[in-house]
Amino acid sequence: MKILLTGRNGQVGYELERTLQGLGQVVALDRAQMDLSDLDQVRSVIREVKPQLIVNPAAYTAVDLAEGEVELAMCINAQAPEVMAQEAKKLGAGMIHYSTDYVFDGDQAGSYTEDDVPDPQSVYGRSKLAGEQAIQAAGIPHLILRTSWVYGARGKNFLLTVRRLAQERDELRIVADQFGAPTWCRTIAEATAHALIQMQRYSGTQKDAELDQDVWLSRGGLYHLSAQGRTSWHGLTQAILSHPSVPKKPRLTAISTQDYPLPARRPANSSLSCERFMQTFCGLPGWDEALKLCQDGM
Ligand SMILES: NC(=O)C1=CN([C@@H]2O[C@H](COP(=O)(O)OP(=O)(O)OC[C@H]3O[C@@H](n4cnc5c(N)ncnc54)[C@H](OP(=O)(O)O)[C@@H]3O)[C@@H](O)[C@H]2O)C=CC1
Ligand SMILES: Cc1cn([C@H]2C[C@H](O)[C@@H](COP(=O)(O)OP(=O)(O)O[C@H]3O[C@@H](C)C(=O)[C@@H](O)[C@H]3O)O2)c(=O)[nH]c1=O
Repeated sequence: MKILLTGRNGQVGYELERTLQGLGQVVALDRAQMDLSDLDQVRSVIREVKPQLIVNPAAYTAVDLAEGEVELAMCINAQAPEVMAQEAKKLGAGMIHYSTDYVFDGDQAGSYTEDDVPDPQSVYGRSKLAGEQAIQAAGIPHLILRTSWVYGARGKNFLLTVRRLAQERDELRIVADQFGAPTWCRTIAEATAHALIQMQRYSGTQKDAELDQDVWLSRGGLYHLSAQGRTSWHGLTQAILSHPSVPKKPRLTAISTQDYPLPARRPANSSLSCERFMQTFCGLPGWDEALKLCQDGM
């Protein structure tokens, strides 16, 4: 199967380029090769590559900047996935796309299921929801995987920010009233590969080279995919600092969201119920267990 992968230098894209090897012929592209803010280029690259599956982790992920760059965020997160889905439809191809816990308002007490109604509170969240809806509307075989609080050993993320700030400051002041599940980018890539393998197993045809439209249309759809359990950004910081690889441990102070004003509103609780994913595809690790594994390698 020929797989077109976007965002190869992003956290999830970097891991996917490695985990998808062996599952198909991976054509991994960066921003210079396919710029998602240039819809004509997106169209022409897909027509040239002719993939059977498009895997799209590329996104505009700067949550606060998006508040002032609405058009660009909408183009990259909604219009580009829409073009990908339209082109996939013409090719008879499928799509794996990633979305976010920030599609929810965060006011619910328990974890959110795929059946809960999204109500994004930020431009980023609205743009990601619009991307989901465009793919669903195209009627192509797809998996939309909503994840949360992604971190890893490279790129820009909360783990690396905290590890840097810990060396620069004597005190870290971190919000303790926003809850979610920190998810290692490697977990997302490995779970995606498992899902793809399972899709091929569900197919009776044994033809790994092809995408079984019937299987994808019946088993595909929207799934929540995050690490298990939940914590606050403060709890996550505590766990990061307690790892032996962090040489200097600053004082850690719990603050509230209003003590840390930012342009974009974040959900107070965006933990995702992943039962549907785990029942259909594979298990998912606890957030603290995965964080330890990630930091063991740092
Ligand atoms: N990060 C997080 O905390 C979360 C992320 N998600 C979702 O998961 C997916 C993967 O996120 P993650 O890997 O963390 O994101 P990153 O921010 O690490 O990577 C985003 C990737 O998108 C690429 N990109 C950005 N703009 C463009 C553009 N105009 N054209 C082409 N490529 C572009 C970046 O390219 P370049 O390297 O050149 O900048 C980068 O490779 C996204 O859909 C995101 O919305 C969901 C929940 C949480
Ligand atoms: C650096 C810092 C952040 N914070 C708070 C601000 C914010 O509420 C929270 C998280 O900060 P960040 O801005 O790093 O994270 P944020 O950009 O909100 O992360 C989000 O990114 C997008 C892409 C997603 O899809 C989400 O799932 C989520 O991971 O931590 C502090 O309280 N103190 C600090 O010193």
